[in-house]
Amino acid sequence: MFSKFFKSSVPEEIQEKIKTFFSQYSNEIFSQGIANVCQLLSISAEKKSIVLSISAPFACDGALDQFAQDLLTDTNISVLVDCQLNIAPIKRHKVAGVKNIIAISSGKGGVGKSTTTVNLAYALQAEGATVAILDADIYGPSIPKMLGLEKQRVTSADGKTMLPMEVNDLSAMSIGFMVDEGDATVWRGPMASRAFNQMLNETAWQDIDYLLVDMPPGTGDIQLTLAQQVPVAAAVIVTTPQDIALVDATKGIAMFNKVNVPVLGVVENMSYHVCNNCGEKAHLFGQGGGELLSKEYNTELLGQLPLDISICQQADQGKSSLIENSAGDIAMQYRKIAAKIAAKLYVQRDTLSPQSNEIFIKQVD
Ligand SMILES: Nc1ncnc2c1ncn2[C@@H]1O[C@H](COP(=O)(O)OP(=O)(O)OP(=O)(O)O)[C@@H](O)[C@H]1O
Repeated sequence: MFSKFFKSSVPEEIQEKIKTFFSQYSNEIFSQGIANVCQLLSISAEKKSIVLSISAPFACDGALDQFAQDLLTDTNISVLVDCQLNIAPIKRHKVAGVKNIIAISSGKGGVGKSTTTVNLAYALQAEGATVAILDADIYGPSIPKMLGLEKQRVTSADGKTMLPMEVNDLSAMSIGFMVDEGDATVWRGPMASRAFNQMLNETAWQDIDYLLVDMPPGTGDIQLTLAQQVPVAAAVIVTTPQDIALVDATKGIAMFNKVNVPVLGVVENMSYHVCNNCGEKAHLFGQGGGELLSKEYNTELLGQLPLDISICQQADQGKSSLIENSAGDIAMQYRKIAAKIAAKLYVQRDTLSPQSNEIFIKQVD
């Protein structure tokens, strides 16, 4: 587990303490122990700091910060962590330039799926990964607006592939970059499906660790076709706590189960509202639904996000809490969910996302 050579002037005794702490450490993200997923490559002294070089297989900068904080509390040793991300593709596929594809889905429309997709993309980025979004909502693409890229048009450098749009180091592709608003709404299923395939396979994605696919709302034919067509490593379901949204979310989970795509968990959006004046939490749309749903379907409640005016305003203005204030309260909530998604995707490799070229197709009853 440890590198053979620790060429540094860090005293042996301190190195031993760090190695011992590392070998025994776990937290919410490294639930199986950090030493089982990450590699401690070196302990070196740089200027006045001790630098730990750690290689990690999924986006986890926040959890590594937590590790450094806990090391300080426990041993009084202050370190800087230099993380070398080495994210591996979980499922083999032919989409060039992309390692892992994650579908973000909701059974019901309007629960905040696109908003959550954008913020989780920025959150994964804040955790250290290179991220892209593919807007699969052919009939109502909202990603261009949410990224502040309205009215932008795709270009091509080689006449064969499309260049993804770039904003704040995030790459994105959407039908909204290809045709005028409303034009795609008259397309029939096969045409929409072809357009989606083109966006997925003919975009010049560059070294993307996680491609988040913002799925169209619902669990109808289009959604099923997409779930079957895309070599998705895993899916995340977004819901609100309302009964009606939860019922639709169960259909979403069932759909992915039927096409053999593992569901990493459920994100409960607009879960509560914190009063600006008294700070009290009000559960406007009910309470406990997401938890119940995840228990019933044996999946995880990845997080509960507030109903917050800033989330709504920023989405409308093409901004994100993660960009405006990446260490703020809301940003940290998104980052925690993002890190859980990255960790779960890695941990369930081989068992739930088999390394297969084939896409398992089964008719949903
Ligand atoms: N946590 C939140 N707090 C406040 N407003 C939110 C939150 N999440 C989403 N919204 C707002 O709710 C509205 C719907 O969000 P969004 O478009 O992301 O939903 P959706 O599920 O993707 O919808 P669609 O069914 O059209 O795909 C938007 O105005 C968005 O800004």
